[in-house]
Amino acid sequence: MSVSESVKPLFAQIDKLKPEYVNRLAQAVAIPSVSSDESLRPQVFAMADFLKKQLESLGAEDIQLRDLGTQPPPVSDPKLQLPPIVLARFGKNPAKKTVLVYGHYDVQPALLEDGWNSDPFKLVEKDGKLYGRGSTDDKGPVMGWLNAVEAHNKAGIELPVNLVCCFEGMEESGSLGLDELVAQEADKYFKGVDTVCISDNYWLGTKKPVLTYGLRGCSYYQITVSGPGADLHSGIFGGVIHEPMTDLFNVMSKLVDTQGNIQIPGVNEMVAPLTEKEEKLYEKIDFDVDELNLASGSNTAIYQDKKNILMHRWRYPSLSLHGIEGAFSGGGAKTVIPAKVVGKFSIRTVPDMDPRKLDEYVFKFCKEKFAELKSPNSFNVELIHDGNYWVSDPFNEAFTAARKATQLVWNVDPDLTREGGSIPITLTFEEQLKTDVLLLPMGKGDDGAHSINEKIDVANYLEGVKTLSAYLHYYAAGKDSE
Ligand SMILES: C[C@H](N)C(=O)N[C@@H](Cc1c[nH]cn1)C(=O)O
Ligand SMILES: [Zn+2]
Ligand SMILES: [Zn+2]
Repeated sequence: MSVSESVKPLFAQIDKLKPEYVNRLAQAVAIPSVSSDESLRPQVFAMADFLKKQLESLGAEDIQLRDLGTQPPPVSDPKLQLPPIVLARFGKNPAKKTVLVYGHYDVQPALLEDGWNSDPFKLVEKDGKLYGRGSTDDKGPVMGWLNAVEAHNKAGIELPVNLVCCFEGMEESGSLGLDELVAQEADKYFKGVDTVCISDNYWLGTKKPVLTYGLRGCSYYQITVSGPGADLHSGIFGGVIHEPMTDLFNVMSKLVDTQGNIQIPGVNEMVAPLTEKEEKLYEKIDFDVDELNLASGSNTAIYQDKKNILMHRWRYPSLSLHGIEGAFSGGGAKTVIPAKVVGKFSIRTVPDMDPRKLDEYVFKFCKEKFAELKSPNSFNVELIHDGNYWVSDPFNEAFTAARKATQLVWNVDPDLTREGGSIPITLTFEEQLKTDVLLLPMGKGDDGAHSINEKIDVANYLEGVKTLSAYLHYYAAGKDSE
C-alpha cells in the first residue's frame, strides 16, 4: 500500500483528537517557562516535569531529565541551575530507521501590559487561532510530536521509525549546555540516529508551506555602564555628573544606521559574496512586501522588493538593539538618573562570519566609541551567548520525504527557504551525529513569535501534526515511496 493510502486512518484519528491536542497545548502554555528570567527558572523546571509526565503517558522509554549544572556568567545568581534536557525514545527496533526530533520547551518573556489582548499564559481559541506565548515557538510544534505519537497509539498504527526526542529548556537563551550533551551522547543515547528533524520555525508567509535549509546564527552582547553610587535626582545631579545612560546611548547609537547597515568595521567584510546561482533562487520564492507588512503589522519595511527583503533576512547579517536593563521603563515621568545600565544587542550572523573575529571587532569598536566620550564612568562589553549559522542541502532523503508529506497534507509543493532566526544546536547535531538536519515548520509567518499576541492557526496545528506524521512514514518508506 502507498504511504498516502496507509496514513488515511491516522489522519482521521488526528482530526478526532483536536480537543485533546488543544488541551495539551493549553497545559503547556499555562506554564510560564521563560528561560531568560531568572525568577521564573522554577517554571522552566516545571515544564520539563510536564513533558516527562506526557512522555510517560504516551509510552516513551528511557526518559531522562539530564542535569546541566549551573548557568555560566553573566548571571545574577551564580548558583542558578540550568533546566534539564529531556530525552526519551519510542522504539528501538534495529530494522527501523531512527529519527531524532528536537524542540524547545522554554519561551520568550510575555506580559499582558506589553499589549497582549489576553493573558499570554492562558491559551485562547478565537477565529480559528490559538493565542498564547509559545503557541508557535515552540510549544505547539513540541506538542505536535507528542500528538503524532498519540494519534499512532489511538489508531493502532505502529510508529514507522524509532523516535528519539531531545527537548531543551534554554533555546531562547543560547542553548547553554546542549552542545556538550550532544557531543557526549553522540555514541550513546543518540547512537544510530539516521536523521534529525526540527520543527521550530515558520512558513515565510501565510499561504504556502515551506521546508527550511538555512538559519542565521546569533551573537548576543551586553554593554554595562556604571558610575554613581545610587540612582540620583536629575534636578540635583543633572548637568553636573557624567550620566551612564547618556554614555550607553552614545555607544549603542553608533552600532547600526537607520537603514540597518552595521557600522562596526570588519563585520560586513566577512560575509560570503553573492553568486549568480544564489541570486536566481530568490525569484522562485512566493513572497512580497505585503506579506512582510502583514507579519510586522506596519508599513515599516526598509526594502520594498522581494529579493532584497529575503537577502537581508537570510544571507546578510543584521544588528538589533533589544533593551536597557536598569533604565526607568514604567509609565509616568520619573526624574531619575540610573546609576547602572546594561544595554543589550545582538548580531545575526551568516556565512562566512567567524564568531570569534566578530567578538573581537565588536569589543574593539565599543571600547573605542566609549573612549571617545572621555567619561569617568566604568564600561564593560561582553558576549552573553552565541550560536552558529547553518546552511544545508535541501534535496536529500529527509527533505524529499518532507516534500511528499507537505504535498499530501497541503496539496502544494513547498517553497525551499532559509530562516532569519537562529536555532543554535542545528549545526552541532549535523557535525556531532554526522547526519542531515531538516527544518519542518508548523506555524505561519504572521504568528508573532517573540511578539505580542503570539498564535498558531488551528489548521496549522492539526495539519502540522499530519505533516510531521506523514514525514515519518515517507522517510521510513524510502525515497521511491508514494
Ligand atoms: C527560530 C527559533 N524559533 C527562535 O526563535 N530562536 C531564537 C534563538 C535565540 C535566542 N537568542 C539567540 N538565539 C532566535 O532566533 O532569537
Ligand atoms: Zn523557537
Ligand atoms: Zn524563539
